[in-house]
Amino acid sequence: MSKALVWLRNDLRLSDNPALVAAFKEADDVTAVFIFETDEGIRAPGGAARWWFNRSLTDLSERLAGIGVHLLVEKGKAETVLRRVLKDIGATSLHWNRRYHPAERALDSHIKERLGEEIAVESHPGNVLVEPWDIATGTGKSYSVYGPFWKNLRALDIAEPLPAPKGKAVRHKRVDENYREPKWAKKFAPYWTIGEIAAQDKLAAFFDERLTDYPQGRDFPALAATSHLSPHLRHGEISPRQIWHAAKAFAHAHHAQTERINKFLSELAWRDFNYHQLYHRDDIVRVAMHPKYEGMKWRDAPEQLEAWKRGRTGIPMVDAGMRELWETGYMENRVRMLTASFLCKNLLIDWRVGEEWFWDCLCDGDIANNPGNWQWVAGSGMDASPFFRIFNPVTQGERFDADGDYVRRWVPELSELPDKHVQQPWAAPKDVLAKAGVKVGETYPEPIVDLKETRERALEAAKAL
Ligand SMILES: Cc1cc2nc3c(=O)[nH]c(=O)nc-3n(C[C@H](O)[C@H](O)[C@H](O)COP(=O)(O)OP(=O)(O)OC[C@H]3O[C@@H](n4cnc5c(N)ncnc54)[C@H](O)[C@@H]3O)c2cc1C
Repeated sequence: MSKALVWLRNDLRLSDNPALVAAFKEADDVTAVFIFETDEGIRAPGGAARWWFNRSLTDLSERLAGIGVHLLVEKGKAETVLRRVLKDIGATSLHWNRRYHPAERALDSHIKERLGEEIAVESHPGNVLVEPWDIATGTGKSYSVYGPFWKNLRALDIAEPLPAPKGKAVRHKRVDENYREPKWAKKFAPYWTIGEIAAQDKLAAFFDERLTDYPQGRDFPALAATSHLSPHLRHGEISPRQIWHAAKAFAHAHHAQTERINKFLSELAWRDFNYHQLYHRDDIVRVAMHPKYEGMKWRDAPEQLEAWKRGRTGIPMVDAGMRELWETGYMENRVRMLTASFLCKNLLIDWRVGEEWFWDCLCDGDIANNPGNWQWVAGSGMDASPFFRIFNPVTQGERFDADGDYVRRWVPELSELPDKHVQQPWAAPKDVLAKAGVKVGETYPEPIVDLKETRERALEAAKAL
């Protein structure tokens, strides 16, 4: 009887899983393994993602058992674990879906070379729409501008998703759930339903219920008008190819929605653009894509950093976003932009510090999207927002949360303030504050910085580069 092992990483699904399909084609008996890797250079998932992984692996192990596959969840150095598992089960082949961070690629190549001397090792494309080397400019270079990348990508034939393999069910063995997750993540539970079926349901519900508002609504955080698929994508409970083809099919059946679907897909394509950068540049988690930004004189301001992390900056939109993140493991995109801008421009704290915090707190903390977007905000990314574009969180709030619903939801101590004052309580008349029960400096912090002055300081710092 031939036996194969599938090494799952960021692809916790049965459908459109090329590695799983290949293993089924080749072997009579398939086992899957997930490893919490301790190899040097491999970025360990953040706390929120570990919380998600534990639940997603439990769901997956049941689903895999339904098609005859046992899932093993291990911790250790990947090569050591793989060697042991391969030997224990007597497998003669190993399959995985590819990943793109430089350290991940180096480790995977090393393992392929070493284990390839003894068994068949095969990698597959499963985590992006187009692999980073399969899309290039007219002169054969990698893309540094999003517009032409999207123009090229949208015209490509994206491979059709693969159906889940079929097999005879085996008895489900519970996976060990004790992979360390932080206590603070437990409060995320009411906000999420985890797993492959939940991801597919969420996609369908998004098309039916929210797509119509998506192009405008996505900027208004109180509306929560986006798909919220990002944590599912991050863990591979759904593949980008599945989303792509489902969206195309929906547009085909509902012509009037075509433009909105295209807007949605153009956002999805930013994910591929970031993976393109992850593959083609130096480690984007650590290195500014535009080298001149390595010379930026960042400040060390631990108290201000702490205020930012805890949502105690005294700037309501920033605090609302940071508290939403802490409470749910998620933050709306516009608020991510303005909280990130506040950190690396108004506070002039290195974007890498903010990236780390998001990495730990976001259920969707993604190896390409998180640093890619932080670098976009900080001006050092490819096709980034220029450094001199400094979001003003007050005017952003007045524009995108005009009636203060978002602020009121996450900063309840301001909930009684009238709309007009909710974005800048420090400027509200005394009687208005008193009536709303707000004492600036007591019930809610004074702003930790002057937005205008710190804006000028940031511009000066950028000029010096
Ligand atoms: C500072 C900062 C950090 C971020 N960190 C992450 C992260 O760690 N993981 C992550 O998935 N996204 C990140 N984003 C991008 C974006 O905010 C989220 O993808 C989006 O808010 C997820 O919500 P959604 O699934 O409802 O998005 P939708 O609008 O429904 O979009 C669908 C999918 O498209 C992709 N997408 C949408 N916008 C972007 C974008 N700007 N860049 C890349 N892909 C995008 C995501 O995969 C998303 O799930 C970050 C943005 C900023 C400004």
